[in-house]
Amino acid sequence: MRDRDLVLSAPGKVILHGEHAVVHGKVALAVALDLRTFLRLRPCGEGRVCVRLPGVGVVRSWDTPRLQALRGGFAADFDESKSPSVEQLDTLREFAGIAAGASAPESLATLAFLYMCLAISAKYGDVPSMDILVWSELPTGAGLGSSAAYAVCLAAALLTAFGAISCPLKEGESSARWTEEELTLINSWAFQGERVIHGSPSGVDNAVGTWGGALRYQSGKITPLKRVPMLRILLTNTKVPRSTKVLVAGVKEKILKFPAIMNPVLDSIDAISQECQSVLEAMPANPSPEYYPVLEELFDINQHHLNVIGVGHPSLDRLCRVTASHGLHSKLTGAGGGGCGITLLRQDTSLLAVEAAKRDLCACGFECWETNIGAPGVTLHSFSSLNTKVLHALSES
Ligand SMILES: Nc1ncnc2c1ncn2[C@@H]1O[C@H](COP(=O)(O)OP(=O)(O)O)[C@@H](O)[C@H]1O
Ligand SMILES: C[C@@](O)(CCOP(=O)(O)O)CC(=O)O
Ligand SMILES: [Mg+2]
Repeated sequence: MRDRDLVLSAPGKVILHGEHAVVHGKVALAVALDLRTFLRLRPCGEGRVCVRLPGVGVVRSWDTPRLQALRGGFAADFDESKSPSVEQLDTLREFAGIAAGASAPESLATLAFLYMCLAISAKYGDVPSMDILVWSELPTGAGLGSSAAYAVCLAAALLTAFGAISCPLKEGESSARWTEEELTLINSWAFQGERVIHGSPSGVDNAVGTWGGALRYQSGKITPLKRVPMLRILLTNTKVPRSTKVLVAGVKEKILKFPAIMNPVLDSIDAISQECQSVLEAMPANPSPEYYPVLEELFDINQHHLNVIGVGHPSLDRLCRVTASHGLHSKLTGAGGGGCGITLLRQDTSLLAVEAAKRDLCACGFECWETNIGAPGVTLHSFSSLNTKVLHALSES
């Protein structure tokens, strides 16, 4: 265990195409967002693990001997390639006083932490005394991959604290990243955290949180996009709360009920992702207008498909109508059912036009902002390199 604080961060993501279909083996295209989750891990000498998650209202602490005892009963079963078992999660729920089936953000976040901490400990050694604080720029439960950013941060911090991976940040450096091999390990443990939170995630969100940039994802295969043009995207948060776990389960139910109807829709979403990939890879860095009509039409078609598979919401319909009245095309992103939508802006969409669309979206009670995509994946930081807002959030003790 290091004797100094660790500070690291992982980005949220935007799924351009393929949400939900990717859970069923289809292609998704996803990009890292310039909004991040930060984690500070501070060694402490009191035989306790303290976890503070202000985003979901969690302040918990446990004695390390109690955690160790709990881990003892699980050790043989913990492995990053296996799904958390029902029995393991039940035992952790009972330990943490979480009701069976509880799906409140604080319950899932606590459960994910306990699972990852004990599973990593079972493999790499005793639980050290530590104080963990997580703070995020991402809205929680809005489709921007906050669960994955949280899981990636936990995986990277715990693996580093347990000595399973190196701490690549050298004295005097402002930031550093891990090797490919270490990132692969971080990604596989983050996937376990996502499994605790989502039930049956595809793994696309934790892959983007780990590697960043823009990638194609299918059944665990991660391929960075060959070339990503400067895409301008307007993000709108309808602020309608929803749970990815519930939405993913709903889609599965629909597929089981109407396989002959739903499977062709998933195939069509797969084809949309592939078509979008070819267009993106053919676009020059500063794209001319001719590329946009196809991208816009793909957004429209996919938004209809997502409604068909049952993950739309009246707030998202409204978002699409408002942006259409400004000649702009939108679709939901992430699990849907509320949460965020993305609107494609052309390279030459004027500031005035964007401002007018934003004004109308805000008048619906939505929040929106233009965003940069292709941010770096999980990163270690020196304290001095953090901006004041992050520094302030992580300095609270
Ligand atoms: N900053 C955070 N701190 C602790 N837990 C978090 C944080 N962000 C997200 N989570 C966990 O992730 C869950 C939200 O995940 P999910 O429903 O997949 O939505 P999304 O990933 O789109 O934000 C929350 O209920 C919480 O358990
Ligand atoms: C719906 C899904 O495709 C993306 C979910 O993203 P989010 O949790 O809503 O950010 C699920 C998954 O890929 O695991
Ligand atoms: Mg999520």
